[in-house]
Amino acid sequence: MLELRDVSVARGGVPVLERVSLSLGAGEALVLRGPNGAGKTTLLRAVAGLQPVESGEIMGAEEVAYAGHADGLKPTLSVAENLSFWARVFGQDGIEAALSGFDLETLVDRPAGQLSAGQKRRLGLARLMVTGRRVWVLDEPTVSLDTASVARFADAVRAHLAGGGAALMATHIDLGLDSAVLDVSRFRAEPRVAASDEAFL
Ligand SMILES: Nc1ncnc2c1ncn2[C@@H]1O[C@H](COP(=O)(O)OP(=O)(O)OP(=O)(O)O)[C@@H](O)[C@H]1O
Repeated sequence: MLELRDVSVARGGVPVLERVSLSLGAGEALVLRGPNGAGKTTLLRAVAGLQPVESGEIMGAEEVAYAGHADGLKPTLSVAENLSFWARVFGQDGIEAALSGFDLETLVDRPAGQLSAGQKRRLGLARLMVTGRRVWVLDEPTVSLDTASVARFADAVRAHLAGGGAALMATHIDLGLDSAVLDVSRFRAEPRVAASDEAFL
């Protein structure tokens, strides 16, 4: 469903990770771990097509729905309008499951710009459910969520996996999913050094 072969990524021209290979099949989840700055976001952005890879191949990117640090909401549109907008963009219809999955029914008419941080995050994650995409790529999805919302999110991921989807995510918290874990530190790129001492002559 998603496969990375020897993918190397850089940020701001600086190599971050080298030769990452992984694969995700239907029903599978993989959690990326690693210390701050290890390269989790950089790798997820590359999988989402937001930045080019230095080398290697990513297969299955056309099935990816991405939720990153920014929620990507239109502040003047209501909760329902935001979801309907994204559903149309992805050629889907029906936003009810997304609304109930993230406990947004009482907020349908509220402009997204007037939501709390956690409510915005719930709406940002609910967007995934109206994309119809099979591979969810998530960067720290639980930031700003309270305990009940984290549990709802974990349920949504579980349902997505049970329906034949897959999920690749960076998260520091245990969601109680039956997921594999990959520490990206082992792919850390060696810093580029000056070509030779001649550079200093
Ligand atoms: N816009 C940028 N320009 C240049 N370098 C960047 C940029 N954003 C991040 N970096 C650097 O790229 C490296 C990888 O950062 P990245 O955000 O992928 O790490 P991360 O594993 O997601 O970290 P965290 O757990 O803190 O979110 C870090 O050294 C970081 O300082």
